[in-house]
Amino acid sequence: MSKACILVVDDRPDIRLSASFVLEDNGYQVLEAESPYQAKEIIQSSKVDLILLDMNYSLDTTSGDEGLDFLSWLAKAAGNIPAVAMTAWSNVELAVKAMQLGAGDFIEKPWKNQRLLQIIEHQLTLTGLKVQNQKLQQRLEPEQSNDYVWRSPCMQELMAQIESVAQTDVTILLTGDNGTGKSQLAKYIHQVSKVQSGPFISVNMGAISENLFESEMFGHSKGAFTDAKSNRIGRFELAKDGTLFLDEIANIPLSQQAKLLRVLESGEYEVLGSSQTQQTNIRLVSASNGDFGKLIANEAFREDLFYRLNTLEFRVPSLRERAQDIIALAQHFVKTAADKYQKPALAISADAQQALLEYHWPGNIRELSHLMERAVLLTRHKELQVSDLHLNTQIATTALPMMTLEQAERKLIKQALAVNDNHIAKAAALLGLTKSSMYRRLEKYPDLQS
Ligand SMILES: Nc1ncnc2c1ncn2[C@@H]1O[C@H](COP(=O)(O)OP(=O)(O)OP(=O)(O)O)[C@@H](O)[C@H]1O
Repeated sequence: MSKACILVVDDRPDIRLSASFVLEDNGYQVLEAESPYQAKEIIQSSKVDLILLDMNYSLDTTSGDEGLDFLSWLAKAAGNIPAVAMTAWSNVELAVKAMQLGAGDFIEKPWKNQRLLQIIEHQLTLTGLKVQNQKLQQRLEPEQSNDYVWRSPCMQELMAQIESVAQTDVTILLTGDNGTGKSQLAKYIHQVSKVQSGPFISVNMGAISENLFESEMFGHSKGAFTDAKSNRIGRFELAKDGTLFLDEIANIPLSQQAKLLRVLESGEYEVLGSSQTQQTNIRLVSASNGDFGKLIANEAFREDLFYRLNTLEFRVPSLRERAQDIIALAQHFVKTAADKYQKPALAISADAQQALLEYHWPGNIRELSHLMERAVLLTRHKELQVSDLHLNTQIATTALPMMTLEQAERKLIKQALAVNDNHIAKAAALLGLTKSSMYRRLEKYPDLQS
């Protein structure tokens, strides 16, 4: 761990020197400033963990106003850095004022070294705990177990590609229809990445209002704007040493895209209300079901931002394209739901499996998971039946399940004949065929002619 850095702010060189001696002797790194002005410059350019602050800077002044002004500034500019006020031994009133303005503690001059070290250590521990606590509170998403299921050849290929790059810190964009599992895949990428022990922070970009964007992403300090009643840690900071997942990235308002681009390009950002520049340290994964080609052509999405996000782009196939995953996923969801509702293990009957395979899954895996959960809850059978699935057959009949062209042709001819009371000319017209080509096809399927 790097040593904590203490900034000693005092106009008297002898005080700075004696503080430096004792602090450096005890393993701290020390920076010195002879005025609040110089201290501000140092804070804006260097990483400071604690400030030891003299309250008076002009000869013969004891009001402490300069120190108090500095504390007000600090609360806004870098409220996360603790300050310890140095006061004359008799000036309790000033110590109280300093603490009201955000100083964590105070020490009377001349100090006892042991006492000084104790206060500093206490303040550093307290600040570390505060930040940790805030991070935990803001990590609203409960951790989920990541049972990621795949079997189909197209998913096997995708997963092999993902695994080959997951250990790098390359930026990944996941595209695909709603409910195909982009968010789940982002979590999976995190779990097999080299930052797996760090946090996984997911942000739904479509749910952040335009005026709160910066505060959400970069954080704000108390008083940065009217409603900023306390410090807030931004998502970039929360995701430090881990993965930041930006879901629905295409929904980010144009006005905010430049701000995100700047961070991605420079790796730097500022907490709202602070002028201190922060460095990002995250692995970025984003996802969208948007059509970036169209969005860029319509000037709704910046092309330069798109190229920053899609260093590697993976399209997650829809469930229709990965029929071999349907039963494996359905069984996984049945087991998960049975465990959740403490029901005995349930199999899926052959007929029900066939119905699942024939359905067209407009809502993809999300629809499958809801459907299986509902079936587990409501079934009275020992094995799930087609009737337990409540498939939306009205929509299903208007879309075709996967089958060979010959099977589809046979099915359509059968349907056309059925709705036209076996009148061949009318059925041919319905299918856009001439009567003779209809007869030619019927020769292939003699059983349909009865
Ligand atoms: N391969 C998988 N194995 C197991 N469960 C999955 C898999 N893929 C997705 N799921 C589950 O399906 C549901 C939908 O997945 P997810 O939210 O990741 O989709 P999405 O593509 O991000 O959706 P949207 O575009 O609407 O945000 C979730 O409950 C998720 O846990």
